[in-house]
Amino acid sequence: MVLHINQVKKEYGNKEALKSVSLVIPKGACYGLVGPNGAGKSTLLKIIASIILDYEGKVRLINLSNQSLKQQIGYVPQEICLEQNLSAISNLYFFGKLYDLKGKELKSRAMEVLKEIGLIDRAKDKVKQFSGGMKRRLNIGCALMHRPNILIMDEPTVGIDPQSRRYIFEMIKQLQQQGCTIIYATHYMEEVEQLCDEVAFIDHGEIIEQGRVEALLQRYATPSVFVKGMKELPEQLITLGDITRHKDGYLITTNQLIAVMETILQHYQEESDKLLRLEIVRPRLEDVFITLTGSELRDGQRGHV
Ligand SMILES: Nc1ncnc2c1ncn2[C@@H]1O[C@H](COP(=O)(O)OP(=O)(O)OP(=O)(O)O)[C@@H](O)[C@H]1O
Repeated sequence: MVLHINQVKKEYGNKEALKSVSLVIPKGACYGLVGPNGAGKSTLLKIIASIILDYEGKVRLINLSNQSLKQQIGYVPQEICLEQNLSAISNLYFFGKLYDLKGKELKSRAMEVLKEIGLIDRAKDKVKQFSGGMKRRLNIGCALMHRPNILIMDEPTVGIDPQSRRYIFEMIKQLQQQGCTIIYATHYMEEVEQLCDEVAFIDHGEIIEQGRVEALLQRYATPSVFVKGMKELPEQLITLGDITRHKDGYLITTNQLIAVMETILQHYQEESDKLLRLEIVRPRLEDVFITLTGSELRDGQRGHV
């Protein structure tokens, strides 16, 4: 199974929210969709989930199943979508019934999901008594009731405690092990680094780059060497990389890691200089985004340079 998104365009009145977006999402991937506020992430996810129907282009699921796209997709919206005055289990029943589950099957599936989301002890408690993290977990549970092959998650960790965030990450890893494909929108780069195999960067309604996380890091981001404690740096370093002050030391951004390390160690031995720390700093996805757009993506608050 592969999900093909082909030249998808969407306008809200005069506002062009998506400008010819094309993506291929392979089976079993955890696929990150990253971009700042207003980039078009939610619009694209709603189109994939068949919530928005008036758009141009094509979304096709290529597989052998005869289930509809709707049956195969679970959608976790950005906003909590639960009935606050009902219990956790009643909310799960409600969403299960929307997907034609009934009787014993509905009940046993709701119990299974309650276990998966870690809320079995709170099954009969009303949602309004839940913490933000518990509501988020239940929100995800509702999308899992019909055992979707593809789970779409729109910023599922916004405003939750670290424990619930860890819980959600564990759930995602387990779902992926069971063969579920995850599409995960976020503006937290570190979440993509932790969870996703592939990522697409979206900005102003356009995909600006996509690919495997490791490949993008190699292509667009340069590693650095951090050195601390030396009285002075060896002069040759200037020819090997860019040197900046960083946390009481120096950061040498370079494509010649070995040469930089050797030069520093040689200087340390020959000049009997001090050395408190010497380490390689792996590039981050944030660096890739900066290379591509010229600006940072932090909590969605950024301006173009
Ligand atoms: N129902 C709507 N009517 C009009 N404009 C809309 C509507 N929904 C979204 N937009 C606009 O379309 C653009 C893309 O919005 P979208 O919600 O898809 O972005 P996003 O990347 O999900 O942002 P966020 O991270 O803030 O949720 C934005 O400019 C937004 O203001």
